[in-house]
Amino acid sequence: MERPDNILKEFEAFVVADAPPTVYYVPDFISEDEEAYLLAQVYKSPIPKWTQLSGRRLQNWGGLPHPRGMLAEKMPGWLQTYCDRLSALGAFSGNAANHVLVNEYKPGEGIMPHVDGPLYHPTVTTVSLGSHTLLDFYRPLGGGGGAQAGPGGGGSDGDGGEPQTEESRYQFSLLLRPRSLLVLQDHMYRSLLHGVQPRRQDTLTDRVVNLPCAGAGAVGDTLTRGTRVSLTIRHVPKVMKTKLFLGKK
Ligand SMILES: O=C(O)CCC(=O)C(=O)O
Ligand SMILES: [Fe+2]
Repeated sequence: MERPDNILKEFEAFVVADAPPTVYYVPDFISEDEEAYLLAQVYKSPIPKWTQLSGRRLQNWGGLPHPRGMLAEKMPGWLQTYCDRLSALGAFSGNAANHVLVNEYKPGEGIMPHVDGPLYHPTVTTVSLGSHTLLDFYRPLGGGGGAQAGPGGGGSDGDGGEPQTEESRYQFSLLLRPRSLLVLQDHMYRSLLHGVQPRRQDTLTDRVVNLPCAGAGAVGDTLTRGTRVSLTIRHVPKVMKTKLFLGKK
């Protein structure tokens, strides 16, 4: 597979060479102070801001993405800082991040394999807080166009020939340490599914392709999960400019 020509210059040194195009993994993207500040802000949010799903809870910031356009809501300052920082690095091809999903996983929780789908510019940037996790990648069913699912829901695959198990579709994993930044683009965004197994511990294998750049951990090590909070920062291209049509026609 060819390397795309849209490699982020500032992140060139952080490309994970053993994954398909394109994964950037930046250890210690934020400091411990920033991590503590961000966690405090997440837990300061009003309770109704949380949506409980099976296996995780989430906060949606910036508006709800919708095929007809997202009704944009003001981003709070503590998230806007990181939207600006990632946009300035060129993560969204010159576009500005305008949407953040905050996910919280307790030990033993996870997210089913899914693709993030067409409502977003095809780049997701993830800052991990509080604990490590393993993000696992899977071939789509039938090797075809991919599953239809968004990050707000579970993964459900289309019809696809002979039965294929999750295990047989598993490709590799990335170790996401607290304070790291992950950027997924191109084939990694569009074609492969990603998910987090609902486990309390992770044993590192040679299928964890960013181990050399994760800065810690060796094959055979077992890591115990704590509560992990992820900030998934994205650009939603289609935004509704006005509320003119909220009334009856
Ligand atoms: O928590 C993560 O790193 C993954 C979250 C995710 O896949 C999503 O929000 O779409
Ligand atoms: Fe996702």
